[in-house]
Amino acid sequence: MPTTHPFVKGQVGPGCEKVDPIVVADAVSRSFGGLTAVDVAHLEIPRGKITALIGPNGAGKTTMFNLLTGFDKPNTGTWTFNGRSLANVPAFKVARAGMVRTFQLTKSLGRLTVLQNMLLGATKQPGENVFTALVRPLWKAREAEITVKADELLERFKLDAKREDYAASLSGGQRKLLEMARALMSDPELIMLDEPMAGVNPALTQSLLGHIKNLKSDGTSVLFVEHDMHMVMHISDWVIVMAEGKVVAEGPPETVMKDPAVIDAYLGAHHDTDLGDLTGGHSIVEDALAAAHEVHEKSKEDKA
Ligand SMILES: Nc1ncnc2c1ncn2[C@@H]1O[C@H](COP(=O)(O)OP(=O)(O)OP(=O)(O)O)[C@@H](O)[C@H]1O
Repeated sequence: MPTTHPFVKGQVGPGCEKVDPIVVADAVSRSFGGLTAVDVAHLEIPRGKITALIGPNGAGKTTMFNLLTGFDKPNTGTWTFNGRSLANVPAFKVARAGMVRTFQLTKSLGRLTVLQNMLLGATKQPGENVFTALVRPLWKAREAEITVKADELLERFKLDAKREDYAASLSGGQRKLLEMARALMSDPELIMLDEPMAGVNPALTQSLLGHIKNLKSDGTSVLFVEHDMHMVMHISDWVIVMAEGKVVAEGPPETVMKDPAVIDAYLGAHHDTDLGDLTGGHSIVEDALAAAHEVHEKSKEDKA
């Protein structure tokens, strides 16, 4: 593993300082009863890059997402976004500040049309300011503005033909596109994608990957949680690995996948498994990760 990297100040390793971080988190912890879901000493997310957050089931990835975006409250910890403290700031203010996460399309949102879903993604809605809400020309103008923006995004994500359809009628891949398009309604500087590839068929995979790469070319920072290791290898500039609530490894994808801490985290109890020659490539690790992914998918099916 290299000891230095262009994004990093000093040495590469768990919690390392970045040259230009967009998020800096310190001593963030969250427990549920006796279980410590997140216990992150220090974490920095690089600006303008695509960063993957990976780790086995229950590692604390979703909880970390929820904390950073104001959907959950930590027991301890502080963090900044663009140098501004966002700890304990509610989710809608976090979104206004420019940090937005996608959500799986819930049943209730499925009963809204694609366009209505998009309009919900806009920050500074017409009704949010009492003065604007009371003055019809003002909110009419704002509504027209956000509808134009929604239509532009729907066209870009090739969902314009579905504009008036119920979101529930979309395929898994189209829902993922809608989740991403909706998040872009508020012009985020950092977009956080929750398993963007889950349930996406191969036909839409390339298109989704293309959209994520385009976000980066447009200057948006991307952080995504994903179990699909091919995707992680293919598009990430940087990979952060969590296990049991902590950051156990981080680095560029090609080196992180060979990191013994990562293999340990994924293989867990199966330490007696023959890992073969790790220096020869990462295929064995990928197999292990693929197996972990299958277990994850199976546990999701069982829960459903
Ligand atoms: N609301 C909650 N109440 C109780 N326990 C919770 C809650 N949310 C998460 N947990 C627990 O915290 C731990 C971390 O969960 P989290 O969902 O953050 O993991 P994850 O890395 O996102 O996992 P996965 O990849 O399976 O989605 C797990 O043990 C989980 O059961």
